[in-house]
Amino acid sequence: MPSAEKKPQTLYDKVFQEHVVDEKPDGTILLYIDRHLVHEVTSPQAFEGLRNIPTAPRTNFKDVKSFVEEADSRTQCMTLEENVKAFGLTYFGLDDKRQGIVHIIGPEQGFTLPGTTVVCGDSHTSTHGAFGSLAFGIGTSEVEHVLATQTLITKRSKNMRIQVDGVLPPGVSSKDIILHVIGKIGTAGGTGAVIEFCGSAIRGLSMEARMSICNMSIEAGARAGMIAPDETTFEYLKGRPLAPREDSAQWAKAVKYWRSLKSDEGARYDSEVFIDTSEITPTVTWGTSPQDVVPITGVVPNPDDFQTEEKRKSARDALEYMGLTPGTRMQDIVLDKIFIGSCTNARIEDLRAAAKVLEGRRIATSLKRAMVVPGSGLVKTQAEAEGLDKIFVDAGFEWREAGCSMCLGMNPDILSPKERCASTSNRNFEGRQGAGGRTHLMSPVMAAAAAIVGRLADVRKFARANTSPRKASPRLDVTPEPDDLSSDDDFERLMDIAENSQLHANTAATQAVSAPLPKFSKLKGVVAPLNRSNVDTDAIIPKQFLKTIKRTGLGSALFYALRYNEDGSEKPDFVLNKEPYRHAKILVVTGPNFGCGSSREHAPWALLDFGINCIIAPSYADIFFNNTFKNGMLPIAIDDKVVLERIALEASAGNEIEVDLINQVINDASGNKITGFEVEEYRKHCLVNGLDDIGTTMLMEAKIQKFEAKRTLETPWLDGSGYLGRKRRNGPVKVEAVPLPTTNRGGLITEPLDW
Ligand SMILES: CC(C)[C@@](O)(CC(=O)O)C(=O)O
Ligand code: SF4
Repeated sequence: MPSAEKKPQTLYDKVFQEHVVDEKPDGTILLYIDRHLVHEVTSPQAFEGLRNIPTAPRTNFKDVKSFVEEADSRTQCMTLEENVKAFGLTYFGLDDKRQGIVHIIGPEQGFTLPGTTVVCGDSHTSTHGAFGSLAFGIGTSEVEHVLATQTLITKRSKNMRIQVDGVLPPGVSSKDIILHVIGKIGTAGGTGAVIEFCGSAIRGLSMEARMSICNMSIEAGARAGMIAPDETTFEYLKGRPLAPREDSAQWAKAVKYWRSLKSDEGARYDSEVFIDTSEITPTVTWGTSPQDVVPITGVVPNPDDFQTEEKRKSARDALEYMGLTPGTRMQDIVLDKIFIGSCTNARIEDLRAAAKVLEGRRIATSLKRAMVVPGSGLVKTQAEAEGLDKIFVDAGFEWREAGCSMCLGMNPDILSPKERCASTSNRNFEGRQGAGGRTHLMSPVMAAAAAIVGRLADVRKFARANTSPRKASPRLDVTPEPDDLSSDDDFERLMDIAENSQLHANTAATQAVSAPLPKFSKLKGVVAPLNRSNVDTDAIIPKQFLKTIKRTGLGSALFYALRYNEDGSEKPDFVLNKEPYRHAKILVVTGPNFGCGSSREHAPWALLDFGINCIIAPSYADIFFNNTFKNGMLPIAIDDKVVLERIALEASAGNEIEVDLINQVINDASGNKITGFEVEEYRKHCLVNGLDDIGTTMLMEAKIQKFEAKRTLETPWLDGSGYLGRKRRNGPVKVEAVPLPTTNRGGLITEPLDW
């Protein structure tokens, strides 16, 4: 609640400060995590790690033994199911109507609340910042850390403000705002920072539209995106199953607190960007990075027009991959497939907007496939109740079950090589939607317009009504349960439960022991040069290798698309296929922003399994940077071009170099110093001593419990005071679907969670 600090604070400062459990003199912070979402791709490996952590006997963990004995060969979905049952977590399985993409169902269920810290082993956790929560993606090792300790070790981020003022022009939606922003600041523009989106244009957006913006903060390189909660936020939260009940004392208390969650007058930002909506037009991407944007009225850019050689090279590579020629009108680019979906744009409002454009029209016969994939089962049900599915199907779209689908192509929904897709997703990386596939990112209405003509198209030519997002959010109506807590008496009951500590069994271990990492002090070896910028984690390890529930064995798939031909033979020109680089221990990357995109920790695991323990690059994406340390690897940031060139020269000559972490220097093979380098004190300490920080954090158990007790007193709604009554009585969570009643009031209806 009100912080002791007097100086003006940003929204981020406020939420962050409220969650500090411990702060070391070097700025290393133990941050309390309120909300943790888990899904099947990045988290099974973390549960696996948990098995190594001795746990004191407690109700929540009593099934661990049976869990440990389970076979390793289960599929990810089965593994997740077993894990959530064993650990007593709420689970929306495949047979549950509420199942869907975590970033859609979290807000939908009211799990995401203002002022909370929210994490998930998924980069688009930034979505939840639309509620004024501090929400960010983490790697699998950090998932394990949160599961074991309910905290994370982190540092303060920088504050960045992006103010968007004005009224949205016709045909322009929140997706265009965020694509425009990323085009302006670049995919590393937000690195190290939390972006606060503000201004009259943002205020005027619905929660769905705000979520689309915060969702793609990660594509701008930011740790998180945030929007101050306001009446639109509170209105959206009313009646959500996991939000405090509107008629409870806790709701009033919560709203009072939530209203304080805005940046103070005079708060300081490390960087600021001002945008007027009149500069934003319907926007599409032309290249293989979300920053490669152009107005739909524009043409494919000429690489020669870019300012630096590094950017010219990236643009040339991108155009070659995309099969595009400079000067081609964007509206002349012919498409094969259309995908409306993903955690960016698969909410009810997105589907309504796209359906409005498509109503009474047919998609181009030249298209091979067009599909709509709702973000959750509830979105699907709602859309069907409104007849949107019929509009899509009549137009020639496939109407699918909820999921990530062709955003990532881990299921059969993929692009074939050279196929071109208009997609409402968030990543146009090489191979993202299928090996060799070509992705153009855009808003749902732009994808709908493109479907009609079979080429990239300007939705303004098809406008029937204002397709920009409005302020209305669908309501979730919740039938009150007799068990619900709604009075202050009930609140007392809650406090009793909290005090006898059954509620907070999060800080599990009494013995702080966990698997040690190999110690890193000095590393001498061959260094492989990689001359690329914005190397994304999809490139480091593509989706088809994410189905493993293990952390090992990924080395042969490292840089798969760059390293192998379609028939599986090696590409002789790729550096890791040449001697002596087959035995490289170090990677030197000349371009910035290494490891951007997905949070998949499979990226460092693949590098490590190949034999690479150290990376040297001008800069890194935040999540990847964290992930490497958690695996005992050392990422070194050197943005001095001359020094980097020098290391790249040693690499090209096939010489070894020596990375001396203790003395923080890099030497050539003869021991002559090339450069010094920076590394955070705490991280160095962990690497040198081979410390896994879960063990370290567990030593703080008493402090974490004290923090939790205070938190329960000050923000009791976070413990579920609006719905807690069901929890104890019904025992462990059931995973069966709850049948959904339908409504004629145009609102989503769901049952309260079955605790
Ligand atoms: C792999 C998948 C679950 C992921 O959502 C992970 C991520 O973005 O962190 C992705 O889009 O790549
Ligand atoms: S796979 Fe796509 S839709 Fe799913 S969470 Fe990742 S970015 Fe979002």
